[in-house]
Amino acid sequence: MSGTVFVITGPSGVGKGTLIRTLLERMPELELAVSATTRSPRPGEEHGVHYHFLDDVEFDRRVIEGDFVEHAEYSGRRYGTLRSELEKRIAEGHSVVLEIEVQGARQIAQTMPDAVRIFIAPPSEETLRLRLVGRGTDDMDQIERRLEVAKAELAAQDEFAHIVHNDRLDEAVGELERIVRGA
Ligand SMILES: Nc1nc2c(ncn2[C@@H]2O[C@H](COP(=O)(O)OP(=O)(O)O)[C@@H](O)[C@H]2O)c(=O)[nH]1
Ligand SMILES: Nc1ncnc2c1ncn2[C@@H]1O[C@H](COP(=O)(O)OP(=O)(O)O)[C@@H](O)[C@H]1O
Repeated sequence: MSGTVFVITGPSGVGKGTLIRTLLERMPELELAVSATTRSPRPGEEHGVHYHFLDDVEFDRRVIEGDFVEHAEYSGRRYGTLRSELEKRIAEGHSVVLEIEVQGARQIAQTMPDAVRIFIAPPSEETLRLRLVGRGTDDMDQIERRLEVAKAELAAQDEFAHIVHNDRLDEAVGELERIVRGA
């Protein structure tokens, strides 16, 4: 499994971050690539740990220099995976997890056809809303925008070889771990 890229996608609030945190605790050989974004840090988020927080000018410069393996706009902000984040981890013998939205996952399917692509699905759209509200990190306007994007993302789930339903957290983590260990 060494050197495998795992793409984990699915709508905002479905539980990607929560599932990945538990997966990484169970499988220390896996590492999460730290993405770049132009959105502002939330309270408690640190530069270089949760994201590389870049302004638009810097993000553009790095796009032009070919520093991203994929990048996309999401809810008015830009997000991307830096090539350096992947290369250094793979050179160290790790497998790498990318937590990205659907447009980025499609780009990876084109450029890295061996990447294992996994879609995390919610029990319902209403559950997504409740999870986003319950998480308390986004205002109502941001939550509505994310739910709007989620409709298109949910419609794309059949593009993915693996779909994990995140209803009961322990079951979903178990399913995700089975897929990753089996890759
Ligand atoms: N394409 C792409 N999407 C990303 C990247 N990093 C994060 N995202 C996605 O961008 C969306 C918004 O992320 P964020 O603002 O952190 O909100 P959250 O995922 O709801 O906590 C989510 O769907 C993330 O999975 C990246 O490097 N590339
Ligand atoms: N299976 C689950 N059951 C109930 N709540 C969940 C479950 N998975 C995640 N959550 C909660 O839903 C919210 C969104 O999860 P998060 O991991 O931040 O989603 P994402 O990274 O996909 O945006 C968090 O408050 C998290 O604790």
